[in-house]
Amino acid sequence: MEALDYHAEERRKAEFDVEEMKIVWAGSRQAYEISDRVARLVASDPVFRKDNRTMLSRKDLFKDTLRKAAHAWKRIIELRLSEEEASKLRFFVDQPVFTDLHWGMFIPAIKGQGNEEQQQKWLPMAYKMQIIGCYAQTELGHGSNVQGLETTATFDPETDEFVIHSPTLTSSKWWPGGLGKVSTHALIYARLITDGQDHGVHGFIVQLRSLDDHLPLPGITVGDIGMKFGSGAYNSMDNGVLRFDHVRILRDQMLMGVSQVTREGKFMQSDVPRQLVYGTMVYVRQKIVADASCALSRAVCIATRYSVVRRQFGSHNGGPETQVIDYKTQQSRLFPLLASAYAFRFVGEWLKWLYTDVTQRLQASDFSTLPEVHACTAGLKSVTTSATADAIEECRKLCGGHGYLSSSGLPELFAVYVPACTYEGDNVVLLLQVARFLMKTVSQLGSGKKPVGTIAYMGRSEHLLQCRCEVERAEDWLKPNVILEAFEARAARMSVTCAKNLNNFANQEEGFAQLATDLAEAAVAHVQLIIVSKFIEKLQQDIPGKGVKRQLEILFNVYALSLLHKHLGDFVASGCITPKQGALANEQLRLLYSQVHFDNPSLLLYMVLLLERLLQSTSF
Ligand SMILES: CCCCC/C=C\C/C=C\C/C=C\C/C=C\C/C=C\CCC(=O)SCCNC(=O)CCNC(=O)[C@H](O)C(C)(C)COP(=O)(O)OP(=O)(O)OC[C@H]1O[C@@H](n2cnc3c(N)ncnc32)[C@H](O)[C@@H]1OP(=O)(O)O
Ligand SMILES: Cc1cc2nc3c(=O)[nH]c(=O)nc-3n(C[C@H](O)[C@H](O)[C@H](O)COP(=O)(O)OP(=O)(O)OC[C@H]3O[C@@H](n4cnc5c(N)ncnc54)[C@H](O)[C@@H]3O)c2cc1C
Repeated sequence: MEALDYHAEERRKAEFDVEEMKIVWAGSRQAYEISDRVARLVASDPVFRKDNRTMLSRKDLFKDTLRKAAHAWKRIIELRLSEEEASKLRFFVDQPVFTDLHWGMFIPAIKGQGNEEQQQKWLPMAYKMQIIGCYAQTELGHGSNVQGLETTATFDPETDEFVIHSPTLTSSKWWPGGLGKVSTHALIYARLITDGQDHGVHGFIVQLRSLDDHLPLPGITVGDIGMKFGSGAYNSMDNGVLRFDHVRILRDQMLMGVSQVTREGKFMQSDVPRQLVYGTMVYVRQKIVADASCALSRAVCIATRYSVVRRQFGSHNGGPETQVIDYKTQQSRLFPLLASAYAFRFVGEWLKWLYTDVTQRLQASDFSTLPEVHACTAGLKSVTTSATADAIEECRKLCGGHGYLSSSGLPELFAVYVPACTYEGDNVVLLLQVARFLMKTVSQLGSGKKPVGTIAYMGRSEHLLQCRCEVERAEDWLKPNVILEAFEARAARMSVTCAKNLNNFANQEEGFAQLATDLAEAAVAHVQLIIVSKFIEKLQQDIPGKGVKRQLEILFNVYALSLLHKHLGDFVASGCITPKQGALANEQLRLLYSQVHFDNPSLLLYMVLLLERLLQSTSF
């Protein structure tokens, strides 16, 4: 049976309401309709074609990208697209492009760190793209260590200006997207110096190029940093290098929402946490989590279609060979990735709510949830991007030789996606930030301060440190409360063990350095618990549509039990479960794989087809 006939056949046999499943994936009916409408718009517009990308030279690829960005902007204006529709259109254009950083970081930074006057001055020009900005924080010598940045912004009270300067080679700004060729302005993060005193890193809006002839302004040396990983891919982005030679800007070009410098040169730190200067990174990290589910779903879509169509071995009496999807090894590699796409989708929805909530709290000077938001955005960005990058590579391998063809779409998807493990925060560095939050929470347990939110379980650590999972049969692993308690016990025990071991060192810093690997693993356990718990919360909601909730329950169990299987050592070493219970979890997982495939062939195929349908314009 031809692949398309097979799909049509499967469509007829759907065990669940496919239309309602599309709404679940999109997050709401409105979100689905916008996504579907914009996907069709992009897919039907020849200017947005992408099948030639990997054959273009860097120069032609960049010209192609400029053309697409200009056309996208033209269509947004012509069709009067809403901000959500415009964001979707830029997403479906599906090519890293300089405007990503303009919309994704430059504008959010002004909104988050600029005062009212600065927002009124700069945002209208930015929204009309009369200026194009980039986010220039990373330097040749420092990326992770923001407090190590060397670019200086020295206040000159004589002229009421800041002098922006690159004092060393390593202070050269290095990596900012959009910087190499296109941006007219940059949000520069530099050391604020007034009257000889260093006040740490702050944000400054600096014009780089003339709005008349686009040439670099005096004192500005700027260019592209060259080819990056893979052909096509991220090479459509002009990541750049930038050096300043005593460039003067007005005092009001320092973003003054978090701290200020008066006309007299006095530094004023508002009564807000200095970390609000990092707010744009927090914003993008939460968006990256939702982006992970999209990238992962595309890879799974390709690998599943291949697995359903590809036949290899197993022919009897001249009959058809076996579909590779029928092999248990193919299922055990593929189905957890399908389940992860949904898990990341749902935790991304929740993280967007958490971020919106903290933004509203900050407006009321309520900073109480800032530490948790930092830990959640850092941890979820780290765990979901690492898992997604690994998954895209796994999907390539699941497609045999064909997975290595550009035309499969997987090589470029991998090449565009993998820097997500580095940008917006190296994934290990971010896990250590989560670990810092965990250790601080454990250290406060005795103080009577009750942990809340995603770390509330730590308040039940006495129970969790000694509980035993109530699993005697494989099907006991289908109970969400059993799974949740196992993941809570693992996370609590790993954190408490780290906290106890830290006490064996002369000081916290030395202990943290020596135990960094254990701490990072405890952070992963905490973040995976968040993903599992948010999937459970999603299933507790009212989910309309015949059979939809049932299918999602199967995917939840596949996700949670495949994670438990992968990290069985943690669970058994921390005493949460016995080896026998671990074996029962594996047995249940095998049964679930059959359910995903044989009892509900439509589940698998329809998950894939619906994902593909939603991302139709992005198929290669
Ligand atoms: C394809 C391109 C698309 C472009 C994107 C567009 C839109 C997004 C749409 C979709 C997203 C999808 C894809 C693409 C997204 C982006 C890709 C493009 C470009 C990437 C751009 C960049 O990479 S920008 C540069 C990113 N750089 C970093 O992330 C640097 C990482 N380092 C840090 O954040 C910090 O140095 C640190 C946190 C590691 C350490 O900071 P430090 O000041 O030293 O603090 P500590 O001493 O460690 O801790 C002190 C204290 O502060 C707390 N804290 C730290 N950070 C925060 C925070 N952010 N918020 C709140 N609190 C924070 C920390 O917990 C400590 O607290 P305690 O003292 O209580 O323990
Ligand atoms: C495609 C791409 C686009 C980018 N776009 C931008 C942009 O638009 N604007 C911008 O400002 N930046 C941008 N960046 C830069 C990016 O944000 C940094 O590369 C990132 O923050 C990592 O910092 P780094 O390169 O200094 O890595 P490093 O911190 O040097 O990491 C190197 C290694 O050291 C390890 N390490 C570092 N510190 C520690 C520690 N304390 N403990 C344990 N291990 C540690 C890391 O885990 C890693 O294994 C981009 C980068 C890429 C790849």
